[in-house]
Amino acid sequence: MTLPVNAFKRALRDGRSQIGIWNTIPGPVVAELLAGAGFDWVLLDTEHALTDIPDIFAMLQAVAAYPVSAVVRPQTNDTVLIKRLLDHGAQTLLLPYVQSAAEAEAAVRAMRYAPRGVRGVSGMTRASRYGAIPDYVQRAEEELCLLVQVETAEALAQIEAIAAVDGVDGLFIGPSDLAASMGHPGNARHPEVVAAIDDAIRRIVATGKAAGILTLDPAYARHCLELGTSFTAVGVDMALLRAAASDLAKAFGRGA
Ligand SMILES: O=C(O)C(=O)C[C@H](O)[C@@H](O)CO
Repeated sequence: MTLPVNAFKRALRDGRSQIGIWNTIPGPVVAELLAGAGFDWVLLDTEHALTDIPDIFAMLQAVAAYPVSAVVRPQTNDTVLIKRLLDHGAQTLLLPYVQSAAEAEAAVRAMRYAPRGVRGVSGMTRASRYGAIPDYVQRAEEELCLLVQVETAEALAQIEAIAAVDGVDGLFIGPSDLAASMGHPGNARHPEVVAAIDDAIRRIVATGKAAGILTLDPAYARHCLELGTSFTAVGVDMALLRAAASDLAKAFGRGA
């Protein structure tokens, strides 16, 4: 077998915009449903979701049957978590709360085998299709994609330094955490936060690395796309379910 191509990494490299959706409901059913919905990428979240590493294994299998890229978000920027997710076949990771170039460099080392990194080696993983990809260890890095979240005022100040780290493919702005860090918790649409995000997107694009964001507001998503975001998540499964359920209840005179 040959190493699976990372279509998401290639799309970012070639400047092809990727529209995504957030999967926070654990298990392969919703992951598969979203994978078939037509988006370019599905974010499998373990940071703010009940989803854990064994769930991710089945979710990656479910998504793999569809022409969509899986992006997995670990709980934190941790060498062991990164190793386990890569072993299960994740090829693109979105790491939360990366505050500095040093933290980004640590993440890159966790993604790479020695001598360029510290990723532990195992021959019997889904990543290497249980040994069926004979040059997996030599070539894995070519098809891995690392996205880091800049989501505090301190991290925004470090955009150029973080983007300069070899092995970082993209920087994602976390609007909710950024708003909180700027003293506007729960208000990512505060004018100061919006201005900071506009500036951050422009600066990330200027570095040549891919810029990403999540917003549930389609008009704001289009604004971010115009500024140059190339991986733009536009929905969250639970938010869609809640809105649809609430509308249905209202249609029958029920609900809040
Ligand atoms: O700060 C943010 O915004 C994000 O990082 C995205 C959230 O974590 C996501 O889970 C949506 O609530």
